[in-house]
Formats: sequence, structure tokens, C-alpha cells
Amino acid sequence: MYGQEQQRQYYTRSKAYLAGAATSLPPEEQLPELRTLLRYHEWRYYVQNDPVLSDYDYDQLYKQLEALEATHPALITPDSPSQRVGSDLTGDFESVPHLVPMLSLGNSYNAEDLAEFNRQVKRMLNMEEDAALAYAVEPKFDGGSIALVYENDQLVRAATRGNGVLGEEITHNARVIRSVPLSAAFSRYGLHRVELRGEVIIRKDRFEEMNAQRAAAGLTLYANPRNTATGGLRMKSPTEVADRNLEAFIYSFGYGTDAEGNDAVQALGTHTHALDVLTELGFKVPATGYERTEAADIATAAAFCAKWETEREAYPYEIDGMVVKVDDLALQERAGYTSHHPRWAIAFKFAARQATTTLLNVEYQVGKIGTITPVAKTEPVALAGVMISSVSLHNEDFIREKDLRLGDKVLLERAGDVIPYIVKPLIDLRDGSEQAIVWPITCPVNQTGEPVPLVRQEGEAAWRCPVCVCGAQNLQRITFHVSKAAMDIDGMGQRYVEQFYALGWLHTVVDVYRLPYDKIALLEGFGERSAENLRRSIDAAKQNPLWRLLYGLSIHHFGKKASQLVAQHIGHVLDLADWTEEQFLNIKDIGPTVATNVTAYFANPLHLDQLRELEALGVNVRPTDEDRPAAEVTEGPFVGKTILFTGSLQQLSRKEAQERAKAAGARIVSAVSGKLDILVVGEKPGSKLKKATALGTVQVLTEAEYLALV
Ligand SMILES: NC(=O)c1ccc[n+]([C@@H]2O[C@H](COP(=O)([O-])OP(=O)(O)OC[C@H]3O[C@@H](n4cnc5c(N)ncnc54)[C@H](O)[C@@H]3O)[C@@H](O)[C@H]2O)c1
Ligand SMILES: [Zn+2]
Repeated sequence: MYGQEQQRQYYTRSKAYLAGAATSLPPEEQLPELRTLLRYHEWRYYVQNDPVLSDYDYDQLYKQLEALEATHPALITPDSPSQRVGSDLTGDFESVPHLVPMLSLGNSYNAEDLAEFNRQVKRMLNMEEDAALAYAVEPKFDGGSIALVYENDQLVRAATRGNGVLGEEITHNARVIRSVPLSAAFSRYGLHRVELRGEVIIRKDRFEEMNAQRAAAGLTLYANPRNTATGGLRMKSPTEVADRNLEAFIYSFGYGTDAEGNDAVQALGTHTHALDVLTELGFKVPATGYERTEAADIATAAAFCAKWETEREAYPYEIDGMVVKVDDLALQERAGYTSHHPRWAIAFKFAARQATTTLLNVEYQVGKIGTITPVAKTEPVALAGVMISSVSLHNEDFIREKDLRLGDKVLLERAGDVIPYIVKPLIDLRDGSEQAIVWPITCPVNQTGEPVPLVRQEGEAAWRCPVCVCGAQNLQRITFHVSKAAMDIDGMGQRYVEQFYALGWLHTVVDVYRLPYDKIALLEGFGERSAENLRRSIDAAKQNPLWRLLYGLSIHHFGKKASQLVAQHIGHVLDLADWTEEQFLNIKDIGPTVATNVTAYFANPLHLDQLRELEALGVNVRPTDEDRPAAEVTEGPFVGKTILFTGSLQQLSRKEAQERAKAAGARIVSAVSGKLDILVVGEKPGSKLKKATALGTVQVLTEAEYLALV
């Protein structure tokens, strides 16, 4: 019905009107355009069930039309959206005339709007401004409207709202909705023929269950409860309708006559009483004292609306507002109707939870542990009471699954306390100028030094920057600092670091050495014993060789090898504060990147303070024996020989054995090859022994023979 280019144009023009950018046009031009736009949005909403504007935006556009028509009544046309209700006729069902037209509702958004409505109603009824006027207030159910006709106590017909005058006949489908009684004792109240108005909806939890089942069965998911209900009413077969667990809330009589054809509804007195009667007759009606109330005045009605706005999320059904109705049926009749809505009722709309806007750009943030989070920058838009221009996109998969592109028109949602998120791109509004979002392969934040490739662990959704030196990287740094590779603090893994960090005990690496062990002992899963063990591990780490501390500072590109080399050349870690890049470069195997990064690190007074604190806490800041290069051994049994250990040694640890071999002049190698001179074999030697024997050039020693030699 509408082409893609046209849809995009209508969307753009609608946003222009909403931004007030079209008001300079003469009314003769604005009016037809506004009508065209509103009709397009009604089609998206009622027929496609996939609106491209939020309800709030649609209502604002509608109000512009109304206001313009009010000042230029001569320009009103009978087919204007202000003169009739939006049509959801699809042509799939036979259409039938309603006994009384089914209309829309006027809108209000706050107590002030309601007060204005109250004044208007009283003016219309020729009442004093301070005269008493009671209202009935009930939820505005967000589903599909239905009209049920009963004759002689039997359900004879059900229809959708259609275009308000004609509805679609869906009796078979309505009959399988359990809360629609097939018969009801209207005759007890002198009612011979009635038309009831209601809303067909689906419980939110049932909706979630159905979608969970569909997901498990590999079926496409239903978009939302409203569409599931309206679509459910229009199924071809009643058994499919039954599967959807639909319910019908009845909210009023539309019509009711006695056997002679005289009105028999007015006699019920008030709307409240009419609903009590319907409850009595077995209909599902908003419960008095819970979902509905009688309000003595408009302020009380407004307070009830406000209360429900805060309780909306917890309510089992989707409601998009409340409806405030003059309670007295005779006064309703006197107030009457426009061609679009009753004058005696108004919808109090809750803040819209959805909005549409344009996705302009994607920026990337680095989180606490180096996690890269893509953030959509959008054209600013009001959503649930706040202006939104940034929306988290969570991770790469989210972008891929939704097929989001730069320049897309997107649907945003913000429900309850949930942070705003992008529901989907509006694909029908694309014009081909949209650009793919290119996921970064290197750290997008850290722009100093060489690009850092991002990493993604198996089973994880997030990409991380492993060595990011920018932003809030402390947690990631601390984790690395305590890791086996750096300070090697036994028993203190990432989990504890994250836990202590969350508790506020860790801010920088310095805090690792002043943890509150008394409090740790009280943590769940700890106890005195493990707290004490942790303290011991940390105390032991204080004696580490200097290279581990240097490496544990997470200086970009300053790796293990370079840390070891630098540690050999200083007497105290703070000596480096005076080092020039040139001095670093004088060390063989240290390159310019490391020279630049380490100099920059030590030029930062904050870092120097941290190192002083570490020293004060007892962390070793001077080179140890392990840091010093082993003086070249020129004497000993193994001078000039290479050696390798295999199997488990009984008398010595592997490390000790290696130390002794070095002291005896040997060089340790890691594999059996033609270059290997000696293989020392412990218990259960594996393939290395076989390989060495096969080579025939390797001298094989038992542990005892080896010990005898050294
Ligand atoms: N987003 C869009 O592009 C777009 C387009 C068209 C319409 N809309 C939305 O639809 C509204 C107009 O639709 P509408 O004509 O259906 O009007 P409406 O939804 O504002 O109000 C009328 C309807 O409310 C329902 N309702 C639920 N509970 C009720 C109760 N307790 N008492 C009385 N009625 C109750 C009835 O089905 C009735 O038909 C707009 O204000 C807008 O929110 C949005
Ligand atoms: Zn980075």
C-alpha cells in the first residue's frame, strides 16, 4: 500500500511537524499533509500492527490537526482523521454495522489536562465550576476492541471496532474466549438486546510463556502482547484463537434495550453500577476497589491515575493509561459525542515507553575489566519522561542479530526501571544510505602507542582490550597484578579481586597490600583460616624479585622479558623516575615503544606516589638475586653443555635441579634435539627419553648419577 520511499518521506515529514518545523506553511497546505500523515500512521498501527511513531508522537501530530481545524473550521473535511476513528478493517471478515458507533477517546497526560477536561465537561453540562461531579476511573487496556451483542440472553454476534461504524464479524473466534459468556441473564435487568464494549488482551506472563515455547520450537516470536491479542481475534480457525489464551475485559454497555426497543441502560444510574451488574452477570470486569474506583471529584480521579502509573509494571496486563468517565449515565447522555470520541470520557495516557529516532553513530566504551561496550548515539528523543541520546548496544552480537545500521530509524523502548534499549530498526524506512556498523578489531579507546587487538574469550559475549592503559582500567590491572604471570599471589584470583573491588577494598594495586583481613574473614565462604592464608600469600609476594613488580604495573607493551632486563639495571624502582628514553634504549633488546611507555609511566607523579606507598607497605622495590644476571660460569662439570630434565625427580624439585645445573655451567633447554647434550631422567620418563635414545647422541643420566656429578 505504501512504498518504502514514500514511507520514509512520511516519517521524515511527521518528525518535522513534531519538531515544529512545518508550522510556517499556510493551513491550506498543512491540513491535507497532516491528514495524509495521520492516515499513514493509522495504517501502520491498526493494519500493519507495527507503528513507526510512538503513541505520544502520534497524539501530538493528531493534536496539531485538531488545533488547526479548530481555528479553520471551514477547512474541515468529513474524511479527516479528526472526524472518524482509525480503521483496522482488513477485508478478511464480513463487516457488520455496530448498533452504536464505537469511538476513540480524547487524551490527557497529567492532572492539569484532567482539570481542564473537568472544566469543559461542566461548561457543557451548564454546571457551576465548583459543583460536585463524580468520575469512574479504570484501566485503559491495551489490546483489541470488541463489541458483543446479546439477544434474549444469548451471545449472537461479536465484532471488532473496524472503522467505528462497521466492524469485522468474528463471532466464532469470540466464542472460544473463556471470559466471554455464551449466555448471560440480562433479562433479569429488563435487557432484551445489548451491545457490550470490551478489550481483548493477553496476560503478560502468558505472553512470555508462549514466546518461550515458540523460541524452543524454533518459531518466530510474537512482537508484543497487544499484537498477539489483536492478531488472535483475527485467526482463521477458532482453535488457533483458543491457543492464545485471550481474555476479554468488558468496560461498558454500548447499547441496551428492553423487549419494546426502549433504552434500558440509563435506568442503571451510573457507570459504576452498570459495571457491578456486568460483574454480577459473569463478565470479566475491572474489579471495584482494585482496578477501578469511584472518584468524588477530578482531583481524586487524577490521584488514582497517578497511583496506577507507578503500579503499571506490576499489573499482569498491558495498560497504556487509565480512562476517566463521568459516572452518571444521564450526564453522559447530555454531554454527548463528537464524531471521534465521547465528550464525557478521557484517556489519561501514561508516559510513552517507546519512541522512534535515528541511529547516528556508535561509540565504544571500555568498562571496568576492559570490556568493550558499543553505545548508540541517536538523535535526542523523549522517552518515558527523559531525553535520550545514548543507548547501550550491549555487545557485537546484539548489533548483528538486530542488523542495526548507521542512519537507521530505530524503535527505542524503556519500560519501568529497565535501561532504554533498541527494539529494532525500522527496515521499511531504509533508503539504502544506511551504513554497516564496523566492529573494531583493535582497542577503540586507547589511541597512544600501537593498536591493541581486542580479544574475546570462548563463550563470552564481550570483547575486551587486554592491555588498555586508558580509562577505568584499575580492576583489570589489579587482576593482572596478582596473577601468576606477575606477582603470583597464590589463591587470589580474578573472582576475589572482583569481589573486593565491588566491596570498595581495592582501588589500585597498592590496596592489595593493605586488605582488611578481619573483614575478609567474615565474608561468606572465607573464615579466619582462608583470610590468614591469603595474608600469607600476599606477604610472601612482597619478597618477589623486582621484575615481577615492574611487570605487574601493566605498562603498555612492557612485557616480562623487558621487565627482567630493566630490573637488572637499577638499584631501586624509583631510579627509573630519572631515566631518559635513551637509557632504556641502551639496554640490549629494549625497543623504542617500551622506552617511551616506561618513561611516560614514571613521569607521572601519581605513579611514583603509588610506588612509594608500595615500598612503605613492605613490597620489595630493589633487585634480588633472581633479578641479577647469573655471572657466567666458567668452571664446573657442565660448562658449555645443554641439559634437560624429564620425569619426576625424587630428591630435588625441578627448579632446584635446574639452578644447580646452571651453577655447574649448563644451559637449560626445553626440547630434545640434536643440540641436547644431557638428559636427566626421573621416574616415569615419557617420550623425551625415547627420542633421546633414538638420537643416540644424548648422554642419559639418572637423578642419582646427576647428583653425583654436581
Ligand atoms: N503510534 C502510532 O502511530 C499510532 C497510530 C494510530 C493510533 N495510535 C494510538 O491509538 C490511539 C487512538 O486509538 P483508538 O482510537 O483506539 O483510541 P484509544 O486507544 O486512545 O482509546 C479508545 C480505545 O480504548 C480502548 N479501551 C481500553 N480500555 C478501555 C476502557 N476502560 N474504557 C473505554 N475504552 C477502553 C477501547 O478499545 C477503545 O476503542 C492514539 O491515541 C494512539 O495512542 C498510535
Ligand atoms: Zn585499550
